[in-house]
This record gives sequence, structure tokens and C-alpha cells, in this order.
Amino acid sequence: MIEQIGCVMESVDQMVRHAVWNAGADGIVVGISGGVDSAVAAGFAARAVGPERVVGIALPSAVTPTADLEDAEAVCRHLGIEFRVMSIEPVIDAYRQYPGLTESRYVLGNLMARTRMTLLYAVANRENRLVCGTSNRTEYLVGYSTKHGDAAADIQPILHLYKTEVFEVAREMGLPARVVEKPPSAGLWTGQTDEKELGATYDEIDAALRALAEKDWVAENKVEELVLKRVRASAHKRVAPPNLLSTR
Ligand SMILES: Nc1ncnc2c1ncn2[C@@H]1O[C@H](COP(=O)(O)OP(=O)(O)OC[C@H]2O[C@@H]([n+]3cccc(C(=O)O)c3)[C@H](O)[C@@H]2O)[C@@H](O)[C@H]1O
Ligand SMILES: Nc1ncnc2c1ncn2[C@@H]1O[C@H](COP(=O)(O)OP(=O)(O)OP(=O)(O)O)[C@@H](O)[C@H]1O
Ligand SMILES: [Mg+2]
Repeated sequence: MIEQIGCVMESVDQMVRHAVWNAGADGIVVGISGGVDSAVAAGFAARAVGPERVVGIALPSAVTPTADLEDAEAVCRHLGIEFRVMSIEPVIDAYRQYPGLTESRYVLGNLMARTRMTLLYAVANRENRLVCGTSNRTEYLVGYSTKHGDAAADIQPILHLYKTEVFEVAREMGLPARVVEKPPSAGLWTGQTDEKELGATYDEIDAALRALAEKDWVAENKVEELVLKRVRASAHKRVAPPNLLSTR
């Protein structure tokens, strides 16, 4: 796996460097949650353009555990990138002024993801940076992300990696043990975990995605059925919005 990962890193480096150079950007900004995806994505970004050109921003909400904030700082320290904190609470508070808008944790959670996106883009605008995405292949395929929220970015250094591979790369990078070992969570409400919400473990989901890709997306067991349902339902997140221009 080491050689294989080394090989992937080479091409990720080139892709990231090319994107930054092509955009005439001075650097990269990435939301650092204290989770493994943002840690690995930031690691690739730092490796590609140098840690001094990358800034990691923690964007805590009222439900963000203190431990996650500490882990976010530890990730930035480990990678040698600048660490900043920008609370999203003042913005979320403003949304609370709209009657009923923030009552559902589902709606509120997606608002949080989109609020983080707008702040990262504001920093990118101000400092001539590109926004680094943190989506992996698994969440991209099953649509486990907020459309125009955490899914929105200028570069996607880990989009080719299944979640189980992200963990392997995280260990290769020597990222803090707490970051690699914690259960993946979108952190949009207290107690949320990816595997609970998705209804299967990442080991099961990745095995199902690999199997489905090999047999032309025909499901043969319960997990494959569940995964295929999510892949189908989220197709709109992976294509341009329905329009007449692309059909003419
Ligand atoms: N067929 C279709 N064609 C075109 N557009 C369609 C559509 N169906 C829905 N839409 C649009 O998409 C919207 C629904 O998509 P979206 O707003 O994304 O919402 P949705 O996919 O329903 O929810 C997002 C999911 O991702 C999870 N998440 C979010 C953020 C971060 C993470 C993480 O892992 O960190 C996970 C979150 O917990 C939740 O399960 C609809 O309101 C509608 O506007
Ligand atoms: N509190 C936060 N501060 C900064 N960025 C955040 C925060 N919460 C979410 N994000 C951004 O949204 C992205 C999507 O969250 P997601 O949970 O999928 O990734 P992760 O937290 O890096 O890893 P994991 O999936 O293992 O929890 C994060 O990678 C990060 O860029
Ligand atoms: Mg997370």
C-alpha cells in the first residue's frame, strides 16, 4: 500500500499544483473539522504547494465538541499549516430569525454545511486562495454531503479514494491517532455518526461499492441494495442541473 499511496500522492501533487498555478492563486484554504477527511485533504494540499501556502480553518458551531476543535488544531500543527478559528454561530443565529427555518436538525445541518462553505469562499476571495474540497469517493458516490455545502470546492484531492483508503493514507501521513481513530461524523447534530445515518459500516459500504462497480451496478445483497439506492437517489449531486443548453 505504501508504494501505491506514494504513487497516488505524486499525481495528487501534480493535480493540486496545476490547479493553483492555472488559477493564478496564492494558496489554498481548507475547513478543518478534526475529522480524517479534512486532515488528509489538507495533508495533500500542504505537500503539493508547501504548508506555508495553506490555511486550515476550524468553523465550530454550538454542537461542535471541544475535542474536535483541539484535534483540528493538532492536525494543522502536525502539517505545519496556519490554523484559524471562525465560529459559524453568529451566522446560524441570524438564520434563526426566519420562523421555522431552523427547527429541523436536518435543515439546520445543511445550513451549517453551506455556511461553512460561504465563509471558506469569502476567505478564498480575500486572500486569492482556492477552496480545498474534502469529499472522498465513498461519500461522493452515495451522496453523503450537502449539495453546494461541503461538496462545493475548487480542488478535490481525495475524491478518488474510498473512505477505507482515506484511513490508510491518514496513517501513512502520521496524523494524530485521535483523528484517525474517531468515528466519522458530519458533526451537524449531537451524536450524529456517518455509519449510524448511512445504516452500514464504511467497510461494508466500500465493499458494496467495489462489488457493484464490477457487476454493472446490480445489487445482490441487503447492503448492496441500500448502497445502490443511495447512489441512484444522489445522481443529481454528480451532474449539472437539468438544462437545455447541454442538450443542444
Ligand atoms: N432529483 C433531483 N434533481 C435535482 N435536485 C434535487 C433532486 N433531488 C433533490 N434535489 C435538491 O437537493 C436538495 C437535497 O440535497 P441536500 O441539500 O444536499 O440534502 P440531503 O442530501 O437530503 O442531505 C444531506 C445529507 O448529507 C449528510 N452530510 C451533510 C453534510 C456533511 C456531511 C459529512 O459527512 O460531513 C454529511 C447529511 O447528514 C445528510 O444525510 C433538495 O432540497 C433539492 O434542492
Ligand atoms: N467544525 C468544522 N470546522 C471546519 N470545517 C468543518 C467542520 N465541520 C465540517 N467541516 C468541513 O466539512 C467537511 C465534511 O465533513 P466530514 O465529516 O465529511 O469530513 P471530516 O470531518 O474531515 O472527516 P470524517 O468524515 O471522518 O468526520 C470537513 O472535511 C470540513 O472541511
Ligand atoms: Mg466530520
